[in-house]
Amino acid sequence: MSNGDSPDSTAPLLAARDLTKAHGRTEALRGASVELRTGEILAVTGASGSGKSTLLHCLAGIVRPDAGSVTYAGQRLDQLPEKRLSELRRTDFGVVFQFGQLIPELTALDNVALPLMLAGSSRKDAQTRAGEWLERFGVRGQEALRPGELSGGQAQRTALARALVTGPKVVFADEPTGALDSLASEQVMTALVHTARDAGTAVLLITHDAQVAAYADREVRLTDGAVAPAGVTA
Ligand SMILES: Nc1ncnc2c1ncn2[C@@H]1O[C@H](COP(=O)(O)OP(=O)(O)OP(=O)(O)O)[C@@H](O)[C@H]1O
Repeated sequence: MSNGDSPDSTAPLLAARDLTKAHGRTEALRGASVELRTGEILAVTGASGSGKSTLLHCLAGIVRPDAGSVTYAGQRLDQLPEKRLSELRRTDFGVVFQFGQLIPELTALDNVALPLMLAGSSRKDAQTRAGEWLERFGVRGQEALRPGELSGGQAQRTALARALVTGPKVVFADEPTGALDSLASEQVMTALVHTARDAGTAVLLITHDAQVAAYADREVRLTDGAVAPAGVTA
């Protein structure tokens, strides 16, 4: 169906090709390639130290690879100047880490309102939208609490609301349930998957947990800094 004049709807939204990255003498990535399509939920699994977080950092434009390319919506992320890169991270990407990394001094509401205010919304508008998002993630009645007063699950759902409130195209989630029990983990994953599906947001999800990976559309496994061929699980 595609012709030379229309954009290629089958092109991946985000693609890493042959990435290498060393931390000192440790080669964290050794020729890793991976693709993420619009709206796709992709799980990246692999043993501890296999390079999952380093891959996520390269794809999210947080770290530059030593070699290889990262292409996002047709542009080479690994070659963008830092100013453009941080702008793009703010507008198009959301991130969630294992320990939500909410700002401890701010209430749950203000943590979620902050990215909207950084993008130019007034405090009042930002707080109204933040409240709606917290409600969506089942953090109701806790808006005025600070992160230290929230349960682990509530804090992670607040972190998800913060990552999604600006309507990013991609959410990068690095072990978002790693510190949670199985019930809280299920609630966090259900909230993430429902919201991402509704909004057409792609998710790159790093996890050790097969039950968490099962929420994804597809799984790739990293072994020693490279993606194992499909079907290889060792
Ligand atoms: N900042 C750093 N400095 C030095 N070595 C690092 C750094 N970050 C990662 N590494 C090393 O690079 C390798 C890959 O690390 P990475 O965190 O990407 O793996 P991972 O698969 O995410 O591991 P885990 O599941 O344990 O979080 C490991 O050997 C790690 O020790």
